[in-house]
Amino acid sequence: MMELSPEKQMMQWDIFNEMSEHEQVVFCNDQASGLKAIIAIHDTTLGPALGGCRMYPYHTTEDALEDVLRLSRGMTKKCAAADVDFGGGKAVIIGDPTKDKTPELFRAFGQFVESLQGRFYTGTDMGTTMDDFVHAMKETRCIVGVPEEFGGSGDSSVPTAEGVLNSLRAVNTVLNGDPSLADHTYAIQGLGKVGYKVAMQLLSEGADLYVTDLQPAISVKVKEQAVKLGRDVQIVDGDGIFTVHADVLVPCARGGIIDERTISNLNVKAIAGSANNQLKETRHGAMLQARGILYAPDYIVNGGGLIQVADELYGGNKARVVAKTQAIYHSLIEVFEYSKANQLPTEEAADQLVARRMASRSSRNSFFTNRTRPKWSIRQEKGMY
Ligand SMILES: NC(=O)C1=CN([C@@H]2O[C@H](COP(=O)(O)OP(=O)(O)OC[C@H]3O[C@@H](n4cnc5c(N)ncnc54)[C@H](O)[C@@H]3O)[C@@H](O)[C@H]2O)C=CC1
Ligand SMILES: O=C(O)CCC(=O)C(=O)O
Repeated sequence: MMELSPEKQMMQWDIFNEMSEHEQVVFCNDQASGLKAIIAIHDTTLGPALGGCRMYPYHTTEDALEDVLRLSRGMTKKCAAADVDFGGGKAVIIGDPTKDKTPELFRAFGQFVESLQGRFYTGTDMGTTMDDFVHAMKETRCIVGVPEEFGGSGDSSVPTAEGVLNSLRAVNTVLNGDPSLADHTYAIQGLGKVGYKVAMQLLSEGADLYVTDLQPAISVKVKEQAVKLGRDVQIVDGDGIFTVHADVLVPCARGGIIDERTISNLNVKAIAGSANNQLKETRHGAMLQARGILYAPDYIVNGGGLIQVADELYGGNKARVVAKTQAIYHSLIEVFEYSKANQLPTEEAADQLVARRMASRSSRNSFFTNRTRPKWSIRQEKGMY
């Protein structure tokens, strides 16, 4: 076949090829506030799409598109794995969360969410906080996970962190025959809303840490807390976190970090963290398996936040959320056992279990429209979706 020139290849770029698995992609542009955002709805078989909104200074629109497509695809699997009645979606806002946030920007974002009339519910993710969505919810009811005083279920990073800790217990059960988190060393990348809480709990349960964050002050804060608890924290620079000798690597920042380079340098027995899409490509799961490194599939590990915001659909109940977040331990054990029995990399094992659940449900639900699914009324207001 004749090879195409780079110019011709560019001309052949087609958004429908990029989003071939997705139902809908919405580009949001508001000149007045400077909002540039993309909402991606992957699959609404199980219900309307749900997924947080990330804010990040993407270099190019293509980078942002690639991220939102990957993240929303992951949400479909995450919803099925956590057994919640939502489908996969996600949003990204192109901008620097430390400089570009304004109330107007989030209100404009809320208006775009509203325009989808209940096909997409959203809340926090990397780079955004509950307070940002208090502005967005002035424009739409399709916001989840705002503070309790605003009618939401509160900070979803709390159950996400709980889910990570339960996952580490499952990993330790497999590695050591004992779920205890104490007396092991964990290497944490990212000390934000989730990673900081995980770090604090690990220290209080008697663990030692290696930590890294783009903002050095957070690492210093963790080290200071460790001193008070008599534990050891080593601060590592950048990608050094992928080479330290620890029991478990806990990625709690960006995705795509597990690739040939990191795998060949890793000095850990397992990986379990909150970051979405940790494996750069599916084949990297097989490479981890070949190296004998136990990988806990991210979309099961980090399901706690989703479990909490999805629970708002039923009125929000903390005990129910805690119980479902504890069940992450058992979901992972099931995946590890299935992976071992079928000699599959753990992510592929999880994908097979999720595909079974999707198949069993798809005969009841299909493409979500608010007209045919009036049960989706999170805010319980008459006439709303
Ligand atoms: N917040 C939640 O409930 C959930 C979060 N996640 C995922 O977990 C991850 C963390 O989320 P949050 O804690 O909410 O985000 P966050 O924005 O609060 O914190 C992320 C932290 O990672 C740091 N960071 C970013 N890139 C880094 C790098 N290359 N090296 C070291 N540190 C780096 C940032 O400085 C920040 O402190 C994200 O991938 C997110 O998608 C997944 C499910 C739910
Ligand atoms: O945690 C949230 O607020 C929503 C769920 C989500 O976006 C995620 O799990 O990545």
